[in-house]
Amino acid sequence: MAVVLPEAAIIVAGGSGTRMQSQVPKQFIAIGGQPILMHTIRRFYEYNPALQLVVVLPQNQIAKWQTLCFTHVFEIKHAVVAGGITRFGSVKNGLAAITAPDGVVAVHDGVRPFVPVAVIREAFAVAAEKGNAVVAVPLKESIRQIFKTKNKALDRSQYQLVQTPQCFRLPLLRRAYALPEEPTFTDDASVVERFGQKINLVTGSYENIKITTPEDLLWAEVFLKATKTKDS
Ligand SMILES: Nc1ccn([C@@H]2O[C@H](COP(=O)(O)OP(=O)(O)OP(=O)(O)O)[C@@H](O)[C@H]2O)c(=O)n1
Ligand SMILES: C[C@](O)(CO)[C@H](O)COP(=O)(O)O
Repeated sequence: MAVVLPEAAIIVAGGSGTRMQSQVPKQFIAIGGQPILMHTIRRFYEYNPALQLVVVLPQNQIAKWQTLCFTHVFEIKHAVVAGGITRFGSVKNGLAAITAPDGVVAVHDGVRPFVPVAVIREAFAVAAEKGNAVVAVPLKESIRQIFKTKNKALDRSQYQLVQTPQCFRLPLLRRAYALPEEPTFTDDASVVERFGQKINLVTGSYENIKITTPEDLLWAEVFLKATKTKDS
């Protein structure tokens, strides 16, 4: 009989959202009437209501988040921990809040609210089997390498765009995050790869955008409306 591993998710929302240039912290901006972060958390709850959820926020936003949860009657159970200066620091703090000795943990950007549940499911399943699973999509546009004064076309079939969730067996992620931080650590896959593990890619989704700049919000509103119409 297959052993069912405990599952957890660290939703990182501890960034400063500088590219969004908004007064309201990016993760709290409402789309479809609710903060982005609530949409994101709901996707993971839909995947597995028993999942241990850890949300990472800047220390000075935690009280505001608690108020938002009260106002929006947001009742999905989750722990909240304070973030670090970098994403690496935030993930590390989130990881420290997970007490299970083993299991599978997903790390997901709080500002990717449209991750399909099927993608979450596939990432957890592959990580349970192989130790890690990182969601990525093929490039839809041409790419060029930039040099000081020149640039040249690259073969885009050799590249993929990396998304989250990025899922790992807990002991592996804990050992990888004990490494000293490096500037090249832009995500969890880069940390685990530095630790010496081969990364397994699973197919992501073009819907799974990271809300980063103001026009992403327009897309998000349209996407939510379109999916609501489809469902009703
Ligand atoms: N110190 C940090 C930096 C980033 N993140 C999180 O990592 C995810 C991806 O980062 P990004 O979208 O780039 O967010 P910001 O760092 O907030 O944005 P920017 O780079 O524009 O300032 C986000 O959910 C962000 O909140 C985090 O938890 N802690
Ligand atoms: C983790 C990530 O979303 C994968 O694409 C990405 O690396 C975050 O990068 P950012 O520079 O913090 O936006």
